[in-house]
Amino acid sequence: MHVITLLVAVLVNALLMSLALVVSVGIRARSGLQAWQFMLLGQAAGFGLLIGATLTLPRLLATLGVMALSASASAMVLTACRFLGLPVPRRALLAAPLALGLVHAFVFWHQGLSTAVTNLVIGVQILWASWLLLRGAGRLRWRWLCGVASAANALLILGRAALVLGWPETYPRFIAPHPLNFASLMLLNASLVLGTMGFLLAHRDEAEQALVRLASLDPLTGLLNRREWMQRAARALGASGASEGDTVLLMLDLDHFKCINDERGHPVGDEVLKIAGEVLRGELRASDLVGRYGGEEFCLLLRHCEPGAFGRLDARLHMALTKRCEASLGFAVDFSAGAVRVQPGETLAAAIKRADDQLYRAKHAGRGRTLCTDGVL
Ligand SMILES: Nc1nc2c(ncn2[C@@H]2O[C@H](COP(=O)(O)OP(=O)(O)OP(=O)(O)O)[C@@H](O)[C@H]2O)c(=O)[nH]1
Repeated sequence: MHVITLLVAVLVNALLMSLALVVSVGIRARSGLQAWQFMLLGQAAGFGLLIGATLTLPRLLATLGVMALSASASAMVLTACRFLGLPVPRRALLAAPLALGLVHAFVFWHQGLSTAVTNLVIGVQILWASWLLLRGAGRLRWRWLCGVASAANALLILGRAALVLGWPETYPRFIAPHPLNFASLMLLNASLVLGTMGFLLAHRDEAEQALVRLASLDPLTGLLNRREWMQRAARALGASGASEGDTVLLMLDLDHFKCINDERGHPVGDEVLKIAGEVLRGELRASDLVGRYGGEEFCLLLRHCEPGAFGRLDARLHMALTKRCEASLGFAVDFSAGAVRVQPGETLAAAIKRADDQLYRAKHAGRGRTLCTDGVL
């Protein structure tokens, strides 16, 4: 078989997959899949230029070709960073193809050296992407799929560099019918297909997580929405919390919130709600459940909450909300709350009803306070 035929097959494959990505998922700017699409187009452009270099302007086209392949390897690292939420090392990603282009143009007429440098740089770039993907991959199928495919690809490319450097007489040219060239191009083709499948899986996982977030979180405060909080709280009480008698349920309502909206505007009211969400998230433990019950009312299920601890937490919440609102908005906001210790065997609805009664009393007692049933403090 002719190596050029394989090169054309890889090129066409990369172009078709790139087109299929646009048609099937559309490409959002700055998404991981968009970076992967750049990587596919880079492969196609790189191989197209390398084929062109066998026909005319060898130095120029081959140099542009290896730059495109290196840029494509940078796009592979970028894809990994985007899907994994890692910071993007922009400078290194840009520097690699530019530096490779310069060196390649300089040593072009030295066949062995130009092949070695090209394969070393691109091999290391792809190895970098696979390391990012495989590091801590855990049970994520897509990371294994993409990571193993690119690692195998990188090792073959680095193998070619080692061969050229160590045993130059055994390796003729990139387009010569050498077993390593066939193996590496076939593996590259497989890794492009597997990578595309893997990143499509990642994209689907991302979309699924976004849906779960949308269905369970309150968009304004980022806290659990009422439905999700009720489900999790009921599950927590059913599991153990209530039977141990150390779970406190707190219903909390911001004071005079209607006045804030009326006098300062709805956006300021929204800001107050966001600050309240941040305060609650910041002051509570990870094991506590915090939700936005509705409007300006919040619900908290505090696990393993000893009597002394609740008093201190409540004081911290009042203080933190007041201070944060004063610092950010220039006026203080306080809340009224009702707290009950959930009784063994008590349902969530019954506990909420009792806490709401306490909250009602707190509002009527002058607001800005937390009233509790016996045993909470
Ligand atoms: N800005 C904003 N306001 C909201 C939101 N949800 C509910 N509200 C407003 O919250 C206000 C609640 O008013 P009330 O129930 O009278 O409560 P309040 O003014 O805090 O009075 P007290 O609770 O008795 O102190 C209403 O004006 C709602 O329109 C929201 O998401 N953003």
